[in-house]
Amino acid sequence: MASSNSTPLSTLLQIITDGVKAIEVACEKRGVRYPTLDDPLTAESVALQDSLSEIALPVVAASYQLTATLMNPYGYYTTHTFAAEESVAASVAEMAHVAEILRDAGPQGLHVKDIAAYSTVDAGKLAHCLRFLSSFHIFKEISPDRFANTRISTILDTGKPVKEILADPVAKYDNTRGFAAVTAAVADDFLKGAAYVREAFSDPVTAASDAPDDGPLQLAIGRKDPLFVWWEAPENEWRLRRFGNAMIAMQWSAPMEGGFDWASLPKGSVVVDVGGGFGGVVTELAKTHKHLKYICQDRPQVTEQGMKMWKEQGNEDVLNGTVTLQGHDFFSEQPVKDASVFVLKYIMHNWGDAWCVKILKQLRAAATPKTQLLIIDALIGYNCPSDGRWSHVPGGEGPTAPEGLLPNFGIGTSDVQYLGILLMHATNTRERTLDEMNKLFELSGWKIERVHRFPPPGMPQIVGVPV
Ligand SMILES: C[S@@+](CC[C@H](N)C(=O)[O-])C[C@H]1O[C@@H](n2cnc3c(N)ncnc32)[C@H](O)[C@@H]1O
Repeated sequence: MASSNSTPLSTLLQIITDGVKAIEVACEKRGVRYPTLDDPLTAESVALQDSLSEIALPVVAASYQLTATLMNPYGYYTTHTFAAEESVAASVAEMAHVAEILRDAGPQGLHVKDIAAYSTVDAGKLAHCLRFLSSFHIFKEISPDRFANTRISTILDTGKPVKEILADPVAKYDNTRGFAAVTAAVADDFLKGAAYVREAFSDPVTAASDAPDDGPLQLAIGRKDPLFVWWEAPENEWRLRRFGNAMIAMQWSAPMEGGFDWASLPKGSVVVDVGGGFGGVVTELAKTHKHLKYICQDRPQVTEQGMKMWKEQGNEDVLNGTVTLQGHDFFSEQPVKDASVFVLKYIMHNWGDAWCVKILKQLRAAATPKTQLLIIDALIGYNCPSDGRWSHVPGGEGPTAPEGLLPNFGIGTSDVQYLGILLMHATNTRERTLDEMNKLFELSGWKIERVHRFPPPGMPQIVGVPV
């Protein structure tokens, strides 16, 4: 509680103190310790953080606001203006397999010369990248030029022996948590487009376009192919494979349980994941909800790669037909006419409005009166107090931060905001507000019925029904 003579700084501090106390009390009650930046990244410790994330959120927002207030404004601004360098440094660490090398080295770490010996990356350049990342708690410098992993840097670890990676670098991301794949794809594929944003946004022909072949990325790669077509060029097979693996990693950001009620669907109901990639979502759902049938649709090249992967892994649900992977272009007629649910996860945000409406109209034409549409995508909240415009829809209004903080919790929800900007130079699109998403529903014969929200970084589920 803030006292009557509180200042803006002390108000922020109070939010931090109250939140940290509440977290410590919760941990004490459960007989656990909140993880430090040196603790290993275990499923249990991440689950603990997730379970306390609602309490942590205002603390995160207040800490960052305190930083913004206390830091020299030029220094603060420069840090953000140069933020792409964090991607660059992480990408260098990833291409040098640093997280895997340091896993084997243990807590005493390794000298950068010994780390660099495994790749072509120069030791001097690598040292500066790792030192820079260590300023953000991604790796730590334990003595001059000697580095070790932190809890955060182990996210980059594919879990594979370094020898195995060196023997087949293209397979590095297969069957992994995929964060190394995300890091590589961001710096390698997406930042290429970033360099051409100014050209694309100033040319009168492309400035207002959201066409998939008209964006900054096309200027960067020197061809008119949309991102997904570019990835399918024979020379880019490894990029497509890397992105497929990266999408598996992104499952962490989209909880499938605790929102949409899968258990209540009648036995034998058909769930179709449209643009489902390798089938990460449906294979996960199939483990818990055995009474449903699952179809994952994607471009044939993608489903073929996915099928191969699941068969190699001996995935039971794929082998016994509970899960089917089906080549299908979502701009053409939807072949499944009895779907209970059409899921579109991370699809709408890749396409401009006219393309989204085409996709949704195909699903509407194939829908039964009981079919539900489940869109999983970020919803960008306005960063001002809500005027209650979505209060008539369950879950329509997102949570608002306590007074004195940024209404959208600032950095606490920044991952989706970064993604929204990344899309501008990757796919020539952006994330949407609920108003913008609603426009797509209205133009394609669907109506938003409810929104399931999760604490960050969980993506919301927007549920629609046919009009
Ligand atoms: C951002 S990924 C999302 C994948 C998956 N839904 C997930 O969340 O893991 C977008 C997917 O859309 C697929 N896609 C792109 N164009 C498509 C098309 N015309 N028809 C079907 N799928 C397409 C891509 O191949 C890719 O797998």
